[in-house]
Amino acid sequence: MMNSPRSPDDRSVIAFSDVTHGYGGSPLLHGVSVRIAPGSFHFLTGPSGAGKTTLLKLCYRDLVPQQGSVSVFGQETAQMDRDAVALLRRRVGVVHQDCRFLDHLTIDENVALPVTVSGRHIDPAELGELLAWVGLSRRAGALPAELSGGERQRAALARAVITAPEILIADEPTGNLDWDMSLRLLTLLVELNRMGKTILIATHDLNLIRAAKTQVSARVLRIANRRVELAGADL
Ligand SMILES: Nc1ncnc2c1ncn2[C@@H]1O[C@H](COP(=O)(O)OP(=O)(O)OP(=O)(O)O)[C@@H](O)[C@H]1O
Repeated sequence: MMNSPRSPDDRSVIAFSDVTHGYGGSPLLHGVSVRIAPGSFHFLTGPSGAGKTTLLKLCYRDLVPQQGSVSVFGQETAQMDRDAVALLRRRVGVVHQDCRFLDHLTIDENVALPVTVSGRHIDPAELGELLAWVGLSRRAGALPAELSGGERQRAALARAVITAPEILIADEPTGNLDWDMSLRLLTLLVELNRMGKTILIATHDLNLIRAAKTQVSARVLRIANRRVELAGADL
């Protein structure tokens, strides 16, 4: 898991090799090497401001590392051209921390957007199935402003998986949710993992991690002292 990402048997879908990154001043991440295996379930924890969102952004090439390399699906993100980045964005679904929507579009239109934005057709039955999966069938025609926090998070998850990504990244997906809604969202993430998707979730919520560990074999990565370590089983 934390070995060199360049070993011959490297099957990792995400590999950080000696990554250093920051925003001026001392770097947030220093000499970080991490590997994420396909089909695995990882949490990413660490104090507020430690660099969790930054690490996630490096994974979906919102950022490229200042030093070292990040490879996703075996390709170094810094070397990707526009087409490769577009393909990466389809293969990596992201639920952002603030899960923004286009306010004038209905929820089903927002969820379909990653497909329709490029002029592709969306099968209404498939869209309906996806909305049913996240429990939003009856809210399909609502506007984003009319949704509760839990409904917004589930809509954001549906939007993140509509392109059938192989990796799902979620940044504090249960940040503003009550415990029941957090568990409901966790169930959806576990289901995705059982379908074979690689899951990476940044969270502060240790109870969520404990709940997940009763359902899947989840590993916990912790950012501490500008490095990423594998947390022990004591969580
Ligand atoms: N674009 C940016 N320019 C300058 N500083 C930034 C930028 N993005 C993040 N930072 C700073 O980098 C630090 C780490 O931010 P990041 O969002 O990665 O942390 P985090 O661990 O996700 O925090 P939280 O748990 O509070 O969401 C913070 O101090 C933040 O203010």
